[in-house]
Amino acid sequence: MESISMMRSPKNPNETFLPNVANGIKDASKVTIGIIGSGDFAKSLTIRLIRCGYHVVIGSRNPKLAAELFPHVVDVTHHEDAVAKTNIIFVAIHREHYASLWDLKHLLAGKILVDVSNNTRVDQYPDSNAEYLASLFPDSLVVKGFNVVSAWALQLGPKDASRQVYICSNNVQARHQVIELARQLSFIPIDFGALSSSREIENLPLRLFTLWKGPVVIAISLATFFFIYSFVRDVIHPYMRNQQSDFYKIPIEIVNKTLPVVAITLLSLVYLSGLIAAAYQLYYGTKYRRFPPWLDNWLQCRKQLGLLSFFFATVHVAYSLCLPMRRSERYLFLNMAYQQVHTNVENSWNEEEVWRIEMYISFGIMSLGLLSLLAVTSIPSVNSTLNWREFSFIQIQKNQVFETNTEVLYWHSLQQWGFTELEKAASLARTSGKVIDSICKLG
Ligand SMILES: NC(=O)C1=CN([C@@H]2O[C@H](COP(=O)(O)OP(=O)(O)OC[C@H]3O[C@@H](n4cnc5c(N)ncnc54)[C@H](OP(=O)(O)O)[C@@H]3O)[C@@H](O)[C@H]2O)C=CC1
Ligand SMILES: [Cu+2]
Repeated sequence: MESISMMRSPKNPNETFLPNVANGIKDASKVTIGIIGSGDFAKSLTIRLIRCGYHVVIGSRNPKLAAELFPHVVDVTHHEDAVAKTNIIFVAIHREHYASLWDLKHLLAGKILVDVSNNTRVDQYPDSNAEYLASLFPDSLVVKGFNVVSAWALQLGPKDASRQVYICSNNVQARHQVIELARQLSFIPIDFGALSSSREIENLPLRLFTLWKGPVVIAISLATFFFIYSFVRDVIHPYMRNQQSDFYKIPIEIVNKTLPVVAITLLSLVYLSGLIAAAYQLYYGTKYRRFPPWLDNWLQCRKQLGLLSFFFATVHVAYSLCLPMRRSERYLFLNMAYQQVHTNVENSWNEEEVWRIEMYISFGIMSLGLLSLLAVTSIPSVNSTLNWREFSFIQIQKNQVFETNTEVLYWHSLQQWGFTELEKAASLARTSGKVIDSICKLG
């Protein structure tokens, strides 16, 4: 096995370690990568490296035991031996054990140490793990990276998991070497600059749908509120007043009344944030003033609000399509027919009602179509196929589409509720929104 250990140890930290073909790892089969630790991450990374043609040497406290866990082509040895054989070393142990490598300090001098560690909490320590490693080994070139990929994703290969890895280091050469290595392993490396970014990189895997939290909470709160409201209005109230039992309405009718209102409210929230931002800029007479944090956060999660609105609208369509399937609907229909015969009405056609319902349904379908258009253009792969001009065109048109969409969906959902008061209030709100909007356009 020809390994990099045959190469002299670099004295100058700016020297390139890998068989350098113009700043890159071109012939992986000649390169040995070291890994300290024999845990899950080390195992998965080894498999990925071997598949890409690298030689791997593992440094373990107990090489005999660890060797059983690795393919036979892998060199599993003591820490000192492993470190001596390579110039790029992945430190695949937890932060608490970094200090145990202290004795290797002289061997690690001038070598690239890749810190892959994660924490269990955001900003768990005053310094990032990578900065801590760099403070322990000031003569080594510490690079942060690969912490956002799980051991599981490493093993699966590039097809099924996220491919982006964030890399930073104070040493430009070392950073570029690791970036090139990431590329060779079929990842998409993203250069995060100096090691001070490592804190941000370490916090990335701990973020759980940050932008989704607010919109989801809003959606759930709205859904709960409107569900309870229509439950009281359409089930409890008739029951208390006329002892009429309409509890059968709970699973479909009440839910289906809640869905479009939540959809329209979420969509209005998307639009409203832009209006408030414009009003804010008008008020201060400048666009260079920072928005307050709450507005900034609101603007940032517009896409999530829009997508949730799309979700509620789609589910509403599915529910609506199922309405005529219900047994209750059939009974009501038959009863109505009987009543009609009873009262001797030959034709109960109501022109106005017919038109109203036709229009409402048409509006509903149209608004869903518009919403899907917005949802599709928000997909990154679709967005990235657009050039700058197309992108800005869509951005401008999007506002118009949002406006039309909100309007259309609004009328459609009103049909579900029949609120006259709400209608008045909302039309007032929309008028004032339009006034602000036209002032903005003038500005
Ligand atoms: N697992 C994952 O999905 C991911 C893990 N990471 C990071 O990779 C690193 C390793 O994680 P993982 O492989 O899951 O952890 P494991 O607990 O599976 O393995 C850690 C390894 O550290 C070594 N070790 C344990 N105790 C000590 C000690 N006292 N002194 C020195 N070495 C010790 C052991 O190797 P040996 O016995 O051979 O010395 C052990 O195999 C962590 O920093 C983690 O945050 C990052 C992204 C994803
Ligand atoms: Cu509807």
